[in-house]
Amino acid sequence: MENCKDHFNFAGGDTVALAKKYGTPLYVVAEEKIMERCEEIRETFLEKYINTKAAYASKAFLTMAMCKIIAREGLGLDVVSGGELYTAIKADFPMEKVMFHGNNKSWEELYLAVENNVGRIIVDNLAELQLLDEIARQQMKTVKILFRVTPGIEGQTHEYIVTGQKDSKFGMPLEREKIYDAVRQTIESQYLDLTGFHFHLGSQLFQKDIYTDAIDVVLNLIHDLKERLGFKAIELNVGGGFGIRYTDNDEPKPLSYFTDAIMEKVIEGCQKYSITTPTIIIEPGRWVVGEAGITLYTVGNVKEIPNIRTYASVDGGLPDNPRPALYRARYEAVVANKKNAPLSMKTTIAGKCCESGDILIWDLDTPEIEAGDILAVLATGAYNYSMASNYNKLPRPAVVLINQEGKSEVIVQRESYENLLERELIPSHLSEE
Ligand SMILES: Cc1ncc(COP(=O)(O)O)c(C=O)c1O
Ligand SMILES: N[C@@H](CCCC[NH3+])C(=O)O
Repeated sequence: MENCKDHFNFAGGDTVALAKKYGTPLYVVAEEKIMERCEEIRETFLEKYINTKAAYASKAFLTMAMCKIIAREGLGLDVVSGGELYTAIKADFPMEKVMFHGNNKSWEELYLAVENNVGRIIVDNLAELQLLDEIARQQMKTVKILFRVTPGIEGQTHEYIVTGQKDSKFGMPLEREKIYDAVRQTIESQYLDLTGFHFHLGSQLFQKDIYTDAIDVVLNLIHDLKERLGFKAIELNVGGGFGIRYTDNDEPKPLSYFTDAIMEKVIEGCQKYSITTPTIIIEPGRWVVGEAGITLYTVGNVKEIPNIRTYASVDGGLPDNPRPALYRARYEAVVANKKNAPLSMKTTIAGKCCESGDILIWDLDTPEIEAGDILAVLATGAYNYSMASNYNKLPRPAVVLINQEGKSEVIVQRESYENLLERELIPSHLSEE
């Protein structure tokens, strides 16, 4: 593949050539960029501090190929549904490194997890505890669990992606008596082995203080449990949520900004509360893969409303990236075939859905834009493919992986119209004779 100097290059791949070869819209994911993040996790966290673990939060972007990369990089995997777990099983991901989350896990999902010897189940509530105890007894297996608690700490991010506050659907509020009861149940259970606690404060976060505040709250709980019940927590999972750069408004921090503060607080807190330092687990999703992905579109209709705005519509939009509509998320983009052309106008990038809110980017600085241009929207690696839908019966794009040598390979095929109808049935009274 020949690189043209006026074309936007991503991870060694000429994006215009990629668009031509695979069609658009197209998700492009760079293996090397994922590996760089994994290396940073190893160097600045796992190798720097003893008794630490990291799991990739697969909800951000999950395919079997991604499971293979994460396994090879030595991280664990956080899954939140039977479907995510099934993907990990099919990719032969080491099950002892899987953590299973979720605020409403079904009997079937828990059964599948226990059957496959998932490493940790993060129990969200007492009903789940009961269910899991029964399932573990049925299968005569000891299941290692953590309790998810809500430390009552609020992160500064979009209201739909904060999770650590008391008024949250996730986890157990820190009401001592209720937690004591839950811990007693696990002590009495022959099949449940409670190793510790989990919290997750939210997503796209940039402040370390909220992590350290939450750690203090949970270490205090661990201390009380030791005093009250003689229970020793040996693991503390502090979640993910580390923010990335989408636009110039974001000021991303290196992982160590968070993890050094986390570890410092853990060491200090364990001394303060006279408790043994637990193993500390982090589970970033967006931070691992967000900046490793871009989406390529072809520009179609360009509509200029004099003195108001110019809209350029692309061949995807809300179904492949619902984040602008859901969270008013902001993105940057480049016209990939005119990389060196002067930015002479403001263009609003519209999706092709029947939905006025389907605007990917407002007032983007672009060169003269015209039908046939290739647009590369940046930092779409997380929560794009994984949140994609078929709204307006648009087939989902293919996903192409650029490997370390800059070579591209399809890891998810583009959906066809046939795929869209695969599971549809016409009842006999509506079928023609
Ligand atoms: C329990 C849990 N862990 C990890 C994550 C990963 O979050 P992020 O992608 O922001 O790192 C999430 C999502 O917010 C989550 O709910
Ligand atoms: N889907 C959200 C993140 C949710 C994190 C999972 N609890 C986003 O795109 O920002």
